[in-house]
Amino acid sequence: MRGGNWVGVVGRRLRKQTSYFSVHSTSSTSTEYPNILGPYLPDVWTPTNQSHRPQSSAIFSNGNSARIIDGKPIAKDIKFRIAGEIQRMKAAIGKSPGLAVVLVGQRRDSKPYINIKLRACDEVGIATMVEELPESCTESELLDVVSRFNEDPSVHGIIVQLPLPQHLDEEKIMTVVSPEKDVDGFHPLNMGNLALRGRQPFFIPCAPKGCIELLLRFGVQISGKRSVVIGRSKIVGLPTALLLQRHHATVSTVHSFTKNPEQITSQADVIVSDVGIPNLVRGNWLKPGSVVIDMGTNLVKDTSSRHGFRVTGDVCYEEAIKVVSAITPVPGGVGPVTISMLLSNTLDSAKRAFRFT
Ligand SMILES: NC(=O)C1=CN([C@@H]2O[C@H](COP(=O)(O)OP(=O)(O)OC[C@H]3O[C@@H](n4cnc5c(N)ncnc54)[C@H](OP(=O)(O)O)[C@@H]3O)[C@@H](O)[C@H]2O)C=CC1
Ligand SMILES: Nc1nc(=O)c2c([nH]1)NC[C@@H]1CN(c3ccc(C(=O)N[C@@H](CCC(=O)O)C(=O)O)cc3)C=[N+]21
Repeated sequence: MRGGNWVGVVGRRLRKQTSYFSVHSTSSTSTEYPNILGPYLPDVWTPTNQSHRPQSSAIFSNGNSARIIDGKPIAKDIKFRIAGEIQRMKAAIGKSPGLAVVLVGQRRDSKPYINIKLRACDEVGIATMVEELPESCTESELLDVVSRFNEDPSVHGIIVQLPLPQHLDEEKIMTVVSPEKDVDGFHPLNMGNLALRGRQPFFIPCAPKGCIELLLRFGVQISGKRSVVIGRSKIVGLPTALLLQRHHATVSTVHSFTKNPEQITSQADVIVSDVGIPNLVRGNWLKPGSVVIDMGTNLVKDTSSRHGFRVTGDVCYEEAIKVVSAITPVPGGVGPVTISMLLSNTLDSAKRAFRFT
């Protein structure tokens, strides 16, 4: 039975799709519930019966209303659970997870993102190591740093902050990160296994995982629905499209060569945008009642703000809320959940390394 309110595959017990929670546990191999990798495929995340349906919604003078998908309480909840698991790990085996971050060069926006990640690690008890390399570093210097972290047993997750300077071969460097420490999920082995139905990557990229988590927690039906992902990057767009497919959505991808993107997006029930262009997606690009996940995180000048700029998404929020049934704000939507997923991947990795269940 497909579509409607039910999820299921032929020959398996059908369950009513409900909004649900994911709990962290490597030992779980639930095949009965849908999970972050798609229905009935084993994953480290197990759903519980708890549902999270925040009441927050915006009611407008024209009578339209949209649910605001607030990522902050969800991120907080996930972090709380992760902190509990790390305490349990420490008490049981005297070990805790470790995350290594590699930063090359001085990009203005990289430091703040890294600081957000480091702070979150600190909050839950993940040890962090940061290796900063100059803009001019050679590929072999960078590969040496990555290899050292690959071999370090106190490191369970490695992230090489992107983008890298032009002279470094990003794809080569991604391939050198051990797939078992690749908490970003960018290694071709992990990305390939995400793309292949029935296979299980060690890690799912954090932002796409956050996107699906929000959809699931808010009880948004994915199976059988039309979805459009705007953008096809390795960090967000491509793995999000792959994950949506694993959840049995009919997925279209829009990118910089797409003609008349609004004709495609306006037919979609779920729209995910990760482009990096403020206000690219206008109200008339969206189908009434659709659900929008705005992954864009763009700095725009704003003289009225303290720092002279503010963060905004790809979607024209003011127009969209008059059309859609639910939308993530920027900031405070997917971003905080992305960070929680990095912590979650790092914890999963440490559990796997220590065979701790
Ligand atoms: N919220 C979160 O957790 C995260 C947010 N981000 C944010 O997401 C945004 C995108 O980041 P990232 O994916 O790394 O960026 P990339 O530049 O790697 O990818 C952008 C994508 O958008 C496509 N694109 C560019 N212009 C257009 C257009 N006019 N119409 C349709 N598609 C277009 C590109 O197409 P083509 O492939 O043809 O070039 C490309 O696939 C940024 O704002 C970033 O900050 C990133 C990571 C996590
Ligand atoms: N190896 C690698 N892995 C990444 O995952 C990666 C990367 N490189 N390079 C840069 C992009 C960008 N990215 C974001 C993560 C969190 C927020 C986030 O927390 N956003 C907050 C706002 C942040 C702010 O106020 O600046 C929010 O939306 O509420 C945004 C963007 C991960 N990236």
